[in-house]
Amino acid sequence: MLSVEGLTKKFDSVVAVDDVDMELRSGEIHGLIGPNGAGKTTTVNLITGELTPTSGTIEFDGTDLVGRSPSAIARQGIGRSFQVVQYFPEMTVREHLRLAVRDSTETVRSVFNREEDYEPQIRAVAERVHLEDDLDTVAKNLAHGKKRFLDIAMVLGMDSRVILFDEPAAGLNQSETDEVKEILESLRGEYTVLIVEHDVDLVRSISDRITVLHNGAVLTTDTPENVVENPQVKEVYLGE
Ligand SMILES: Nc1ncnc2c1ncn2[C@@H]1O[C@H](COP(=O)(O)OP(=O)(O)OP(=O)(O)O)[C@@H](O)[C@H]1O
Repeated sequence: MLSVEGLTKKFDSVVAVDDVDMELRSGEIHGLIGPNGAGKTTTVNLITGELTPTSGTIEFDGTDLVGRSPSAIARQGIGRSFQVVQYFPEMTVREHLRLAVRDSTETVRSVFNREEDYEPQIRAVAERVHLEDDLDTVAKNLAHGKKRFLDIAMVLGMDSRVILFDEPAAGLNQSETDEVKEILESLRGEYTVLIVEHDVDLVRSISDRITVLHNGAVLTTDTPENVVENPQVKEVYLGE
């Protein structure tokens, strides 16, 4: 459903992403791992249109995404979360979710709809990320883990079909990480998910397949079991 071929991004002499082929199959959870500087975030930024590839193609349901703006790509149904959670400190969880839910509908009518019309959607998304009791809490007062859940909720609210998560467990404690894992697992089949994550145990436990990047290039794409047994992967990544 989403495939990149020959994807390359150069920053002057640095080849951040080097001839990457990767396919996200419909409904799968796909892990993207690799040592620091391997090109993971650059790959995500190329898919979402924040960066333009030096060469290569990015095809989503038969359409080439290269050259489209980030907002056009988001409208096509590709959502993302960021490494550093983005939120409005003084806005409540409900207000955040209202923005997310509203963005996806984009009709003139939706602008004039009453606020209450969004409540069922807001509540459904909040329940999904365990924030149903925090709808009236302003974002700055949420615990760090819950800020991360809010970030995930914003992407879900936007009704994307593909979601790219950039380090969804960054800075979380073990119980928060377990909650993120549960939330991500609940997306399997319903969304196509790419997860960039340093927590290899988390990626292993929830991914259907994993792509390992090293120096911008694909080392392997395989099942979690095979990836962790791959000697090259052990050498460049797991054994570091
Ligand atoms: N805007 C930029 N200008 C110059 N070089 C860049 C830029 N962005 C990334 N790079 C370089 O490209 C390479 C890949 O970076 P990238 O952030 O994609 O790696 P990563 O796998 O996401 O790393 P990390 O795990 O540390 O987040 C690195 O060598 C990085 O220094």
